Amino acid sequence: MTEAVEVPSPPDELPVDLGRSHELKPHPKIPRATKPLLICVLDGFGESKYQDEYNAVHMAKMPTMNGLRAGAPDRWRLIKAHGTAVGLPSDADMGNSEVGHNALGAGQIVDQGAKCVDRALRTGEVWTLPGWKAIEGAAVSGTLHLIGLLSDGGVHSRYDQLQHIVNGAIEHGVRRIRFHVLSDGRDVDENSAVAWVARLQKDVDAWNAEHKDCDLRIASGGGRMKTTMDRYESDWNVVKNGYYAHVLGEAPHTGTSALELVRALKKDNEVSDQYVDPWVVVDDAGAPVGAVQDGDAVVTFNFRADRMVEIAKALEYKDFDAFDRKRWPRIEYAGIMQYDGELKLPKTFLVPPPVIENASEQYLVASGVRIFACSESQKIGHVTFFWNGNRSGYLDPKLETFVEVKSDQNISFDQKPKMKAHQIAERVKEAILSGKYDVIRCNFPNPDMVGHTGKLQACIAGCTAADEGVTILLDAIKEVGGMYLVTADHGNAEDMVQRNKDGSPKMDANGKPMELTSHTLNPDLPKAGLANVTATYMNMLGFSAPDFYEPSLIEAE
Ligand SMILES: O=C(O)[C@@H](CO)OP(=O)(O)O
Ligand SMILES: [Mn+2]
Ligand SMILES: [Mn+2]
Repeated sequence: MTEAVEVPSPPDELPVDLGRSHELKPHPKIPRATKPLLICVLDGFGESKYQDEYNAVHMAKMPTMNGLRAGAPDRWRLIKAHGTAVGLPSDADMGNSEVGHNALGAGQIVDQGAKCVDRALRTGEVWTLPGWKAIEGAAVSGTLHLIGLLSDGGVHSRYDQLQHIVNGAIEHGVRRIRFHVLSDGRDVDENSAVAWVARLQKDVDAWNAEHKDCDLRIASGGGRMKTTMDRYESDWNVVKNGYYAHVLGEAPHTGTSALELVRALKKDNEVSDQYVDPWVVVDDAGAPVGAVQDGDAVVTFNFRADRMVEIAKALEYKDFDAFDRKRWPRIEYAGIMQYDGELKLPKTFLVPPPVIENASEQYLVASGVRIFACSESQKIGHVTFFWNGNRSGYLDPKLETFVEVKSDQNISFDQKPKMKAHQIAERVKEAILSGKYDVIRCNFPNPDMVGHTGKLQACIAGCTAADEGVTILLDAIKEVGGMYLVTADHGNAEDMVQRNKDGSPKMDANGKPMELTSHTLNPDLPKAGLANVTATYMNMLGFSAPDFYEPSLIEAE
């Protein structure tokens, strides 16, 4: 039996008073649904013009999805899931789960964290805001520690933003900076960690040379899937590894040069950047060069929330028992953003996060709609936290039920590409058949999570498992006479190879195709995007959507 747990609602939390203003009006033509509506997200499932052997969606056995595509082409819509259509700075930005699920849940295009941080840094406003003012004293008198993902992937962080932060901090009197950098390999080339650390080291040397009284050093790091960036409490050991390396200065690998350490750990590219072990830079006497001390300032510079919430708790919460911190220094800590609006975590943040108001859930619960949401640990927050505008918990525990199926821990998902697709499907099927819910939403992580490993065969198996999950759910929804809407949050699995300009696969020195681990941004219809899906499901339920929502994809005769 796989463990599945209902997400508890905090005992002392009263339902939010939603007032009457969120009650939806009936649709003039579509009757109020009396049977459940299934909203199913295939995470990382996209379409590509390359219908070749590197397209896992094309290669996988997906009879149900293919049947939907072929059987009702008028209802199969390609919509935008990247760039400005989901509130990202430019159309060169690939989509991701946060912005995708925010759009699906909120029905509006909201400027996303990356854009807010860009603006605050470009205008210099960030240095005038309360967040910086709160930590400035400690940053100037102690050490400023910068913790985050080192790449230009733009999903969680961006290197140019890190450069701006350092330049601004030096201008504002900071003299000692320590970098704690996580290697990516998921949103960028999976073997680029050495190049990224080399690039940072070059900049660090230049900063030190330009400002003679400055002392900047790279202090610790590790691959993001092993160090610091866990999410939804899938595996606290990952955060423990990070806390020990960044804060305590303890890690399985130590050495006097960050670049040499990463070079050694990446020897022959046997391990993807995502899974590099944690490491710490030490001085000649073996002492860490950047452990966090009382009186220091810490900034986590990832703007995206899900993978920062746990480390933020470890840094900020006095009462904390997820692992033994051994030492909890008294510091001034700020996130570049606030990561959880409900928990107000962290208390201090440099840039105010996008406020996503009037999410669909607010309207639905105010209209008495009973909601069930489910995924496995890796993605449960996508259909709850992101869906509801980065708010954890329930809006109305009487009407909402969230169920988490526990994910496997400590593995790379190419080893078990089916993940928990069947367990999710069984649990969701039960909810459909129970008659207890009006809206049932779920997320199958396979095309995305296995897609990120870059392993084509595994990704094909993952897509097949997701399709089997959808099959179970559509059978159940047909059994009760309900409706369904199957969508995705961005692409990934449909392109598993890096390509040359002419579309041919890029080969490495040994003639092997170069894996593509990242999300994709395949072009689609000019207008509609993920935010248009929200009004669509409100209409399907028989409601008119709020007039400021992006328009529905369906029209009633
Ligand atoms: O794993 C993640 O954090 C991102 C990629 O960086 O993927 P997704 O947006 O699909 O969650
Ligand atoms: Mn996703
Ligand atoms: Mn992903």
